Amino acid sequence: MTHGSSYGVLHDVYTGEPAAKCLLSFYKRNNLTDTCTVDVKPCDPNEWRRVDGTCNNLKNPGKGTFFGPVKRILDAKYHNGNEPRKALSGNDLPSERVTRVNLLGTAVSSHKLFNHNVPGLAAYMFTDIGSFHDSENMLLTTTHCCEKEHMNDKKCTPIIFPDDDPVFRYSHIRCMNSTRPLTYQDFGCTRDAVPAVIKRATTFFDESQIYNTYGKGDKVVRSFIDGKLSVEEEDGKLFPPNGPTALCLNNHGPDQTRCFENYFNTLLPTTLYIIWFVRYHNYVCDKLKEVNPCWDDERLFYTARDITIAYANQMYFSEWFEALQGRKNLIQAGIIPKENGFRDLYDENQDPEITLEHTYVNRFFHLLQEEKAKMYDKEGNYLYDYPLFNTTYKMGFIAKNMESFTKSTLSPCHAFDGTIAFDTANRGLPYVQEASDITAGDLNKGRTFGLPAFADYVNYFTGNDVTSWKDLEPYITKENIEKLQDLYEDCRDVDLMAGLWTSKTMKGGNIPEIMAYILNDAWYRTVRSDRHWYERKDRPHAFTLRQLTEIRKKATLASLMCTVGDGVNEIPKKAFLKICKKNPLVPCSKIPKIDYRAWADGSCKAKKNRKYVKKTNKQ
Ligand code: HEM
Ligand SMILES: [Ca+2]
Repeated sequence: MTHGSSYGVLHDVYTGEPAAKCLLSFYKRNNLTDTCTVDVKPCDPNEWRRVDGTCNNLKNPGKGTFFGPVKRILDAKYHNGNEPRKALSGNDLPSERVTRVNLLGTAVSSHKLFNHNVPGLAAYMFTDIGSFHDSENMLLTTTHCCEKEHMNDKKCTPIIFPDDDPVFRYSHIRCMNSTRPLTYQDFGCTRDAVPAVIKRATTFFDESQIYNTYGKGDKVVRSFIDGKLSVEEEDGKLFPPNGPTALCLNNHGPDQTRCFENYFNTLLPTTLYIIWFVRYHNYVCDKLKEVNPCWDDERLFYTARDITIAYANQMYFSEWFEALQGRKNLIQAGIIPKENGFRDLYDENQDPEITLEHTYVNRFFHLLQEEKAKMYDKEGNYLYDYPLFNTTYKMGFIAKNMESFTKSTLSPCHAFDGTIAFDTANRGLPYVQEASDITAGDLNKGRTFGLPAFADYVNYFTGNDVTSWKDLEPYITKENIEKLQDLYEDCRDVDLMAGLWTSKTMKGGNIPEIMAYILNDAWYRTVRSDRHWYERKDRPHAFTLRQLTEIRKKATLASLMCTVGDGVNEIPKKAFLKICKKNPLVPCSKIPKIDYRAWADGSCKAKKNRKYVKKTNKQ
């Protein structure tokens, strides 16, 4: 089995290297071949991006794949093998729930700039590169971690609430279910000593959450007609199809039937973006077909997919990043180009990779999660507030109220001000978990991932040593340092997430500085290791300059929502920011849309003429 043969080469999914004979027979004996290997079919350097991530790097075609591992920016810090680290003194770190309660109170609070789309797009985009499936494990498989006889199970990391808990003291609840992260070691795919957290998504920002959500390939989502993805109509609206294996734990009653077979069925924002991008892919197919009527299904599908991926990345890394970090900072960090032309940072010696820390710090957006969605009637009149957390795993209800939920994304999200929504803190997963403090879970996960302390990341990114509490002052306010001192014995003990929660916002931006470093680090890794990155001139099926310029200038959230959002007739131009005098609602007619005439390639005309020539020759 070598490259160039008609068969693929089985690669070890964990190392990304071709699997040696003895390893293959080990996997075969233990029935692990399907789980721990990936079949890399011979690469063609000129082919389109593959949905399973193989053949992106031609030197290492098995790296970056759907079930390939994540990197750690910093080496893991565990205690006694794989147990959560201790304080430097050897004592336990402070309890997760107590730490959360002391650092983040609960309050109603509106962000002064951002609307729901900021945490919303974050939730959608992180699933493109890292999805560790912890909730799934906790809700469906390892459900018993709060039962006395199971609390110390290896798989369990329950979070204990103290007797004087401000909320649960009035109830019998003293424990929150939580599970240890799933690792390649659990699956039998490696014997490495350091736990390696699983990733079920391709490493690249390639919209794998649309085209290959469960690693089943694109065949299950394609209609094979005019390049389009399969959709179903419900009440005159288009949705990804239902299916027999789809699970929506909170769909109730005969009218809540929508549940996607081949996409995630989890949160409200993820659901909206899935629907919007599936519809957008099909919209692009229509537009391409208009200008190139002879293109077949295959060409339409791959071109529309390439454009949809570029659209999402342009929106995320330019518009969304800008809201978070400010334009000046982004240009300085090299994320946004100064000029509009092509850009090529690809390095074939850079292994395809994304970091564990990148997915992890995305949990910071739990702070910005609002707990109410504003509901409207068909005429757009405000009716009432719906408890937003009730929409989780309830795609049937979301589908019935698309106009309201779409519009609700434009209202302010929760502020980053030392508080969180009550539901984030206490009823994170209504109807499926008795009690859930999502943020305490975030602290817990950082520890069970073996992440080093906040101070270690400060040192890594800035070169500054943190040896005294004073050394944290450039990042954290004095008032918050005092709160941390009440909880942690040493400044070098503070958890990464606790450091982010208490951070100041960066100069010129709206998120913690250390968070920006971690997001930007992921951007560099992705762009350097993705041969198909959309800004490259020298890649298979590259955009022309005119096409790239259309994307750079017009791939905005406002344009997306105006094109495929339900009942969207007006929108603020900066659709991640709340509506205000400077960012008023404007009619959709004022929002530029990509001009797909830029993709007209004359091939169909030529074909027609050729036919004509043939005919005339015959005559
Ligand atoms: C109603 C809104 C939300 C709910 C109920 C929710 C709930 C949860 C839960 C229960 C977990 C798993 C906790 C664990 O086992 O450790 C989780 C993980 C996570 N959440 Fe959220 N979340 C919400 C919104 C968001 C948003 C807006 C973001 C934005 C980025 C986000 C990012 C994440 C990330 C990155 C993880 C880790 C995923 C993983 O490790 O696979 N969440 N969330
Ligand atoms: Ca991906």
